[in-house]
Amino acid sequence: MATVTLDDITHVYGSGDDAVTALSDVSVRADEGEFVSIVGPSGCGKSTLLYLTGGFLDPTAGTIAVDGDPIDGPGTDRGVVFQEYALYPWKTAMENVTFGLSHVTDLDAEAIESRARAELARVGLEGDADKYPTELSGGMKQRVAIARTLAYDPAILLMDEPFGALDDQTRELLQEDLLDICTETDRTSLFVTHDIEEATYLSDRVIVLTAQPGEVKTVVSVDIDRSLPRDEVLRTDAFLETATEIRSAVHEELVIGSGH
Ligand SMILES: Nc1ncnc2c1ncn2[C@@H]1O[C@H](COP(=O)(O)OP(=O)(O)OP(=O)(O)O)[C@@H](O)[C@H]1O
Repeated sequence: MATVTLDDITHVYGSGDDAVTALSDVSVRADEGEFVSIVGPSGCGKSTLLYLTGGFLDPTAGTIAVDGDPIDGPGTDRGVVFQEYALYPWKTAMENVTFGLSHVTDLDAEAIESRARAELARVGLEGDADKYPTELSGGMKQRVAIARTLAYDPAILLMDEPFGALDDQTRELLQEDLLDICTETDRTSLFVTHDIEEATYLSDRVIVLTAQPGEVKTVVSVDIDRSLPRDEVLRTDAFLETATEIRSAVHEELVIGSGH
């Protein structure tokens, strides 16, 4: 698996009077197997940071590297999961997962199908491979999107509010599944959320960005016993204290951002 580093990243959208500095001198690192979340007030550049790491945007200044090699556009070493499931409505769950795999792997059709089946099973959809997106709930669609990304076997997972559109129960189930998947596969994850409990529950480290332009305000290490059931984790002192520390840091920025 892999380490991803963002060094002194500044990103400016537009130019002249319309220029918006989304990120200013941000340095972030996620080591192999580490789960790092990015939180901060709306507009602080969280999504921008993820798009840059995905290679969909070029930073105005700074370097992004995977295992020390600067990235040059998108690559199959980095898999993305966004809030919008972005599934093809005319393709089944299985076809959504297999689509495109032949271009990025040297597997034959049979091997591709078997890998897709394994990934659908991993996210609990072994019985739903032939269903179309309209026949799937929001949670199931997001599971298909996750399976599709995992099928590429990316070393790094980039997730932008992947559970933002889901109801609380589905969100909690998917959080637990994601923790299992990340532990099982030792992937490196960068995860954007505005949900502080979610960030605390999932992460090894949480990076709090300042109000726009986003700078790193603080980095909080999370040391909680994830072998406990979710409900118990959420009641531990370590969890509550860490979530409070992160919430206070974000709140300070909300106050600054609102001019109070
Ligand atoms: N394509 C664009 N052109 C111009 N400005 C942009 C563009 N995309 C984002 N911005 C601006 O850059 C800043 C950061 O946006 P970004 O979407 O990265 O923030 P965010 O932290 O993900 O926000 P949210 O939590 O609301 O999703 C914002 O001020 C936004 O208006």
